[in-house]
Amino acid sequence: MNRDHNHPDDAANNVAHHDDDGHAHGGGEEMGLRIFLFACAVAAVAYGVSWLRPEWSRWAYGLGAVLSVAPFARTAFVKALKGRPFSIETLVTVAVLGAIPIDAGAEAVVVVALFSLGELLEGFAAARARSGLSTLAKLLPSQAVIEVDGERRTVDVTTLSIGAIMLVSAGDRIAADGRIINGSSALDDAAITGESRPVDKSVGADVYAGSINGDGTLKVEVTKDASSSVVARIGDLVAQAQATTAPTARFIDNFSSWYTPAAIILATLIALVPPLAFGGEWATWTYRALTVLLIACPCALVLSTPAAIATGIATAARSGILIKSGEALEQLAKIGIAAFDKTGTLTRGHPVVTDVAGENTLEIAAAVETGLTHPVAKAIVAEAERLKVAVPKATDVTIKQGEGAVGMVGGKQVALFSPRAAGSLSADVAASIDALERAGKTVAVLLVDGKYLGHIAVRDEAREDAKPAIAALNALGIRTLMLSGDNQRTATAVAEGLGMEAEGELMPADKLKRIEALKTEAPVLMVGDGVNDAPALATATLGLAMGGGTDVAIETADVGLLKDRLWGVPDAIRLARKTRKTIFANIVIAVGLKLVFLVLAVFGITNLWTAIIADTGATILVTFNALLLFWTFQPTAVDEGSVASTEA
Ligand SMILES: Nc1ncnc2c1ncn2[C@@H]1O[C@H](COP(=O)(O)OP(=O)(O)OP(=O)(O)O)[C@@H](O)[C@H]1O
Ligand SMILES: [Zn+2]
Repeated sequence: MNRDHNHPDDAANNVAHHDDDGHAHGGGEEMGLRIFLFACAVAAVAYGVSWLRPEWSRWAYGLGAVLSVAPFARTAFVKALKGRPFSIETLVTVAVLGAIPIDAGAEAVVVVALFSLGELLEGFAAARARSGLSTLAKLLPSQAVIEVDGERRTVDVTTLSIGAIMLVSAGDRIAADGRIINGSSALDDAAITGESRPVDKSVGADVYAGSINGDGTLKVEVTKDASSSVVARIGDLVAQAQATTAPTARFIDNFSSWYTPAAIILATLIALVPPLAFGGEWATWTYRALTVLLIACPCALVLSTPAAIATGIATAARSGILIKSGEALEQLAKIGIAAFDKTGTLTRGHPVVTDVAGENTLEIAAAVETGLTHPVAKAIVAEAERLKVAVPKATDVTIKQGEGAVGMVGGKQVALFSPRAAGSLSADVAASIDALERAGKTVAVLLVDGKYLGHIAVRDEAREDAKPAIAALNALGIRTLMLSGDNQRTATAVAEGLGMEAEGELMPADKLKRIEALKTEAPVLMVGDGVNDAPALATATLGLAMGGGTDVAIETADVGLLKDRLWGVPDAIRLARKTRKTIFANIVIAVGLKLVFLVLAVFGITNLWTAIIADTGATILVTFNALLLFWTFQPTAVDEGSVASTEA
């Protein structure tokens, strides 16, 4: 396995070992098992000796406690040297050694055995987390078959260079991003785009590392080296995101930095005050103080948020949603308004000409639009090509942002403008344009030397899943709004069909102003295709870029969809809210258990054993609760062609 692809694994390791103030078991599971067995053996011997020779029991238990706690005392010492004096190991060591003089050695021996069992279980939970989160890292084969001078050769993927020819047999995983140069097959890209159905691909199509080849045999020319393939980059981004701290986690880290010292002071007071001031029993109050000390470990709390955030980010990635930071995930849960760009986001972005009015309108319009990238321009040029009309040459073409384009054709000034920018038109023309716009079409007016010559209407179909995805967002209580540069009537017509509000006639700068204004009402999610709307995505509380894994979309926005599907928007918010609930539940578990046992300890109702069980139990519960997210979250399943939603 290429080292570059191991980041998701590292991130999972972070989840498991994040607990700086908690139980970090550096030695791994095997070490944990050995320490546990050692503690059990020591306890058994101590109990055996005491049973055979009751007069030796004090010594047996005392010695046993010292022996079995030794590995943890060592860890405590190492951590203290690293500037972390209040680790759980410190607390356990102090509690166990403190138990010996007050004749609680028998219990102390059991406490160490239970503690090491807890560590072992925690290690197991963490290992489950790792195997759940590292799926991305497992996607890439370590070897590839290439063709050199007509000969097949099996090579390590790290040695694959751009331009190499890979041979991919049926059922193989593709080793590097590339382009098909021979053969065709159905490819399962589920791992990269979350797309559940195999996609038919043939010569010229791009294939991605990690995809599974169907029945066909392919020859693929490598276009990216293994470490910069889409899947490797996704892995890197996910790992980076998991390594970020979310606001809640920062808060808890601050909290625990004074919580543990405070608990130690409390324990000291419990040990000293009642005996000194009220004539309490030294042994009783020391015992209670030691119990409080064990309960003082904040490990479960420290782990509560990062475990949920990291799992949430990994779960999102599995569903084709890239969430760039813990902060973005937390904010996503609070979104109140979702604003969408129209062209290319809610619509497919490939409008087609539906109506043409006036003599030679198409030819002259196509002359000005040739070479322009605006979707309207492309539609007009495509229509001229389709009808094979003779398109004259245009010179001096300039684009008027948000209005249209002008140029010189045959010595005349030709302008193709939106109706709003075109100035006053005759009542007849205005009425027919009005009707086209109400039907959701975008109209371009052709002016020659400033006079109306004709107009062209284009229509951009809404994406298949736009309507149900918007409905799902509305059902989540989110206000949905279209922000468009297009005519208000056109925007309204399209938006009404989708069940959302529309604001049209917005120049790019107006869009930013609108987003700023909306932000004063509620956190705003801006959804765009990542192409011309980077400023809008950056201005909103959160920017979400659609796109089939385009570089721009993946690298810039706070959230990027790998699948070019609007369903990703409600799915991302649903997942973020679920993650927030998990965080909340984790904090309640961690704090609640500690509080209950703290009170019980002060009143002497609980003992050292239950205190240690409560501590490790809380840590394990919190880890598994976070993992539940990964096991239970289902992205909305959508059938190709017909749109069937499972849940909102
Ligand atoms: N090259 C062009 N040819 C014809 N009309 C154009 C051209 N460029 C812009 N327009 C007109 O100006 C309007 C606004 O353009 P702008 O690029 O700001 O918005 P848009 O990207 O089309 O729409 P949206 O904001 O909904 O994605 C378009 O709806 C269209 O009517
Ligand atoms: Zn703990």
